[in-house]
Amino acid sequence: TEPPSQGHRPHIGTGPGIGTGDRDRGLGPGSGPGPGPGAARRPLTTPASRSPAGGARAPRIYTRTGDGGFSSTFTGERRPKGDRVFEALGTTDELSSAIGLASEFGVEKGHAFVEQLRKVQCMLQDVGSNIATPLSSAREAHLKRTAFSEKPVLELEQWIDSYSEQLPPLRAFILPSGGKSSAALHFSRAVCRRAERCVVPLVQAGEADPNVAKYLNRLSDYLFVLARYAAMKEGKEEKIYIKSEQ
Ligand SMILES: Nc1ncnc2c1ncn2[C@@H]1O[C@H](COP(=O)(O)OP(=O)(O)OP(=O)(O)O)[C@@H](O)[C@H]1O
Repeated sequence: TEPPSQGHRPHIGTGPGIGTGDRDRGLGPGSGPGPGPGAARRPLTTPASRSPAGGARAPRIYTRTGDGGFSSTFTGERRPKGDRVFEALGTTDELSSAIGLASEFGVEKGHAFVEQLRKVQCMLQDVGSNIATPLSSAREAHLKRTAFSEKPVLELEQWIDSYSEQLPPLRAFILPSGGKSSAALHFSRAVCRRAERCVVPLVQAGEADPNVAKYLNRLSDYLFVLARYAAMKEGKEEKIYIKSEQ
């Protein structure tokens, strides 16, 4: 049995935590959603991964099965890549990438919150897993592997409260600014809100768990206070909105 981190088909830079349908690889231990981009990769055993002489080649990350503009959900459905499930998955992936960049800026400044951001990126893999498992085609085993609870929402709330207590009160609209860490966190916040807009219709259609939408809603608040906190810690000025003379 493979460890869960190797249990899904390779997908670099695509949907977090999702794999192709179990149609291709069976649903069992280590075969479902799990760590996505950057995780260890299972060698493909399709003909594409064999050399002409029949010897094993280095595994390829592409199968070409998506070239026609269709891809698979975790439940094995083939859907057009323009489907809202892939839109939501792709946006969640963008969000994690934006947070990754903010986190790297944070590392340069020695911010302790980078550990929280790493945790958030892991949660976003689970967000992707839930999105990639539309309830309409999910079986019990799919649901068990991709459930998303309220616990991470509550943890975000604790983090938000603790930063908020340390911040100066808001007296004006803040513009995305305040140094590189802060500005990158504001950018992440904006991507987060777009991810939320993609997920809400799925939740309203009963296709994704309401806790996923809650998590993204809370995450944008967390990213907002964290952006302000980063600016404060670095002694950087937060630019504010000034109404121009018209
Ligand atoms: N453009 C996309 N945006 C968001 N998610 C995607 C996109 N394309 C595929 N996915 C999701 O990410 C998973 C892995 O992506 P991958 O690129 O391997 O899929 P593919 O395009 O169907 O296959 P291949 O690249 O091997 O032809 C897919 O199973 C699907 O759930």
